[in-house]
Amino acid sequence: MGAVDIAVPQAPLLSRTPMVALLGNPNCGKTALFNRLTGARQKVANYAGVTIERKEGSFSSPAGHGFRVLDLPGAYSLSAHTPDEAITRDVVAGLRAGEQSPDVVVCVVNATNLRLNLRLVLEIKRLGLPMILALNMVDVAKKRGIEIDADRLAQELGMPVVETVAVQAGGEKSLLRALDAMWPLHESAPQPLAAIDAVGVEETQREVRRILALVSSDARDTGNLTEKIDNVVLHPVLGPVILAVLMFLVFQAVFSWANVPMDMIKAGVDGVGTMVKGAMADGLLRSLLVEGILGGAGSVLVFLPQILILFFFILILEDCGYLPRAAFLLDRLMGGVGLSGRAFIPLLSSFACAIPGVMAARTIQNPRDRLVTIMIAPLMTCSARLPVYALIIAAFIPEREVYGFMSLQGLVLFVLYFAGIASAMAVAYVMKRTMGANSKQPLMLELPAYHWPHMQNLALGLWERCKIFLSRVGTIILTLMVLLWFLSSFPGAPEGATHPPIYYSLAGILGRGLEYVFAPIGFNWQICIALVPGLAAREVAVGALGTVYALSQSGEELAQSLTPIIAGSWTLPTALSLLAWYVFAPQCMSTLSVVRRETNSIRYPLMMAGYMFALAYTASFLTYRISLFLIGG
Ligand SMILES: Nc1nc2c(ncn2[C@@H]2O[C@H](COP(=O)(O)OP(=O)(O)OP(=O)(O)O)[C@@H](O)[C@H]2O)c(=O)[nH]1
Ligand SMILES: [Mg+2]
Repeated sequence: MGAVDIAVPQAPLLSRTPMVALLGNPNCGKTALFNRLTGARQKVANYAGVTIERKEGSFSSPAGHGFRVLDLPGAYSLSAHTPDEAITRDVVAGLRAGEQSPDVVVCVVNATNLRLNLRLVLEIKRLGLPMILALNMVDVAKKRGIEIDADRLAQELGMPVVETVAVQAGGEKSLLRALDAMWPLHESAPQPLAAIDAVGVEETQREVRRILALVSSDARDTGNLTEKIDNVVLHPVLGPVILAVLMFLVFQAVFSWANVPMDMIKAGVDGVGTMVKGAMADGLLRSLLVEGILGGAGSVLVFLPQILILFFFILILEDCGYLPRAAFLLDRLMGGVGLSGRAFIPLLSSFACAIPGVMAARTIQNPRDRLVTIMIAPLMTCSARLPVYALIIAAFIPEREVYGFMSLQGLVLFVLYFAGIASAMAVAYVMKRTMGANSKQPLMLELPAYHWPHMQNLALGLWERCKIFLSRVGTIILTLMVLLWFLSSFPGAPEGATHPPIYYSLAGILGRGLEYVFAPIGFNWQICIALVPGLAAREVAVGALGTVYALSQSGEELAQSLTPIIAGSWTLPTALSLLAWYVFAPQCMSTLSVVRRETNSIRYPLMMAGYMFALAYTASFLTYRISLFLIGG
């Protein structure tokens, strides 16, 4: 650690728990450090703009002092250009209403890229808050032969400098010691932010060069491997081909790897169902357990392996550093519809769920670009659609190979994802046109060095996904299933009924009413029932179909899994029409409410719901009618 004498200010001692803010350029390891300090599990990935909100945690130092700590979005400078950078600026400069400015700023820098990172350090230093510089990623720097004289750097900057490795156990120790060395802390307030003019920038730049010349040796090897990989991956012809092949392989894997674990879960759920049926007398409670809970929530649970496989690939791509490259490759394509390559990462996040996608649009500088990106994010195929797609595909698309190596089911899934992307691009094009054209801005994105995915990140990421999925199944899906079971079971069938009791139930009446609206696109009343709870969350539709069909089965038939039932009772045009519906329909309340929050207006979520319903109905109508015409009912 580089020690320096810091003049102790004559301010009163701090009486509250001190707040430490982690600040630095994007992708320098702030969140990794935050997680290491606090034991939290915030998302860490190898591209700029992962963190988009302030996150708070706490820890105590070896000397027993308690600290609060803030993880902030990365920023290149304090003159914010994007909404996420603005959060960072406002927090450190004490501009947020009702929030104290931090008592200590830990400026995290990427030791392999001091030239870029030091600018921000100098800028923050002008705020005059107590500061520590954390030279992070020294492990990578050492491997590359970059040597930094930490003592000298501390002298030049007038602040303690510590070396950290945020991804290694114990890699935060030196920072903790430095914090203890600062104890006791005093009250401090930041200097007002001064607007920096061109002269200021020039001066800062000169200062950076001067310091660099004093403290760092030239690197022997500056990420040679990264360059070599990029020559292939960013190649104008090879690049896009590699991207397409990668995407394609992912969807193939989702189907071909998932079979065995899915069968196991299915067998487990069926086994429990048979057991309950055997152990209990026929009655309401048994029906609730078997048809409501196992038939409903159980049929969603089966899709866990597919979701995990999809995320396995997404997490690897995120962590190794490939994502910003893909953004570059697609920049031209996206430019064609008036979007910038910046929109790529928010849109890609939407494959997990539109909500983080909509929020990640904060990293987009141009307000119109940001709005268009938000509006099309829900057209990206979120993971909640996967169970719906997978169910219908498994029921209607035969499990065979095309050209000897592609699974037909995987291919159909790929087409569905592609349909989402293509329509998003078309919508973006139209919106850009109607909002008035504006000039396209060049894409400026930092390309991080590649590294192997950290197994721990990967495992944690998958575990988080697993938890999210299971808790959805256990909470919202389960609740809706019980509600739906209730609505589908009462009032019972009248005297001399010719249909199963559900036909006469409240849900049945609702479904039959909706059928008037949806019959033109091929939906029967059972599907119509499932669409309603499916509005809350898409996967619920699968569970709802599970419950509805379980209740539609007569007598003592053994609980059959959903796939063969729908294969037997729907026509292919109906199945295709439902797939088309799910590509477009805005079946997710939470997304709409996040859009409302992010755009600060009710207008945009309404517009979104409107255009998506219109698209969904039209697409399903065309799909249904055309396939009826071509293949018959
Ligand atoms: N080898 C090595 N990798 C690191 C270290 N610290 C972080 N990383 C990796 O660097 C990448 C970025 O880490 P994050 O913690 O997400 O960076 P961040 O500063 O929070 O990024 P933003 O939220 O985008 O501003 C991840 O892939 C981490 O695994 C380190 O000390 N050594
Ligand atoms: Mg972060």
